[in-house]
Amino acid sequence: GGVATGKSTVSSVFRAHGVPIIDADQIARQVVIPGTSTYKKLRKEFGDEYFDDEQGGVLRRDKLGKLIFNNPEKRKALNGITHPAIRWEMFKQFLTLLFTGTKYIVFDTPLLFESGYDKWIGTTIVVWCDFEKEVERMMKRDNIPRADAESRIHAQMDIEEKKKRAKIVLDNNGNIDELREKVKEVIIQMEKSWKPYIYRVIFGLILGVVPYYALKYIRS
Ligand SMILES: CC(C)(COP(=O)(O)OP(=O)(O)OC[C@H]1O[C@@H](n2cnc3c(N)ncnc32)[C@H](O)[C@@H]1O)[C@@H](O)C(=O)NCCC(=O)NCCS
Ligand SMILES: Nc1ncnc2c1ncn2[C@@H]1O[C@H](COP(=O)(O)OP(=O)(O)OP(=O)(O)O)[C@@H](O)[C@H]1O
Repeated sequence: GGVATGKSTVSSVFRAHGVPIIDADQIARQVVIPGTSTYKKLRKEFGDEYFDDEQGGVLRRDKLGKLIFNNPEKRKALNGITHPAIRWEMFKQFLTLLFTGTKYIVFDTPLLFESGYDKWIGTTIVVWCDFEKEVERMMKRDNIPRADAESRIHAQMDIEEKKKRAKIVLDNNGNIDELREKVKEVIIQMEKSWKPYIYRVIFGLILGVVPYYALKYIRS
């Protein structure tokens, strides 16, 4: 979904049902903590003014946000530095969760379709609301002016395009309880589905059989 359309709210319902969540926004914060290689690259690219040395050198998120949501070139530079680290961390979490026996995993990620990784996801869900509601919810939650909220929305793929690409579309123009009820219906569907087992077999074959034959080929 877009910014502040309700992704975290949707995730919280899955979490309450015991489904593990891989949260891209949370990982994006984790990979930029002072000392990491991503942090060092960011500091080199954007300069000291974007870091608060009085607070241990942490990234000034509001200042960087103001820059990148209004400047596609700078946004590209930021994505080029952060996204490989975010992807790698998400992949590691995914591999770890595969061994926990969970039937399926939720990837809570705002830029799924933009990144093209949607083709690797079994069931894609888009949560959306009208532009005006999205702006108002963001202004209220993040305490930001209208112009900032609008620029964040325009930094992402058009929601109509995301809706076209998604398997399940959740309308969040009503109240939060209505959204939660819709998610519960999705969870019932997922509990009945055989798809996660089929994906596991395919993934297991890729992980097990391909290296086996590769090794056999190398040895011969
Ligand atoms: C620019 C930053 C510092 C602003 O931080 P801030 O705390 O104000 O926002 P936060 O990280 O909570 O993001 C809020 C929402 O903004 C949107 N957003 C964030 N980064 C981007 C981006 N590069 N392009 C488009 N939308 C974005 C997402 O919908 C996200 O859910 C931060 O968003 C960031 O480091 N972005 C780059 C990493 C990224 O792409 N994160 C998105 C998840 S992969
Ligand atoms: N149906 C609703 N009615 C009113 N407020 C809502 C509704 N759904 C969500 N909200 C509120 O809107 C804000 C954004 O919701 P949420 O955090 O779930 O969105 P998000 O898509 O995860 O945001 P982000 O893109 O920033 O990660 C929150 O303050 C949430 O409480």
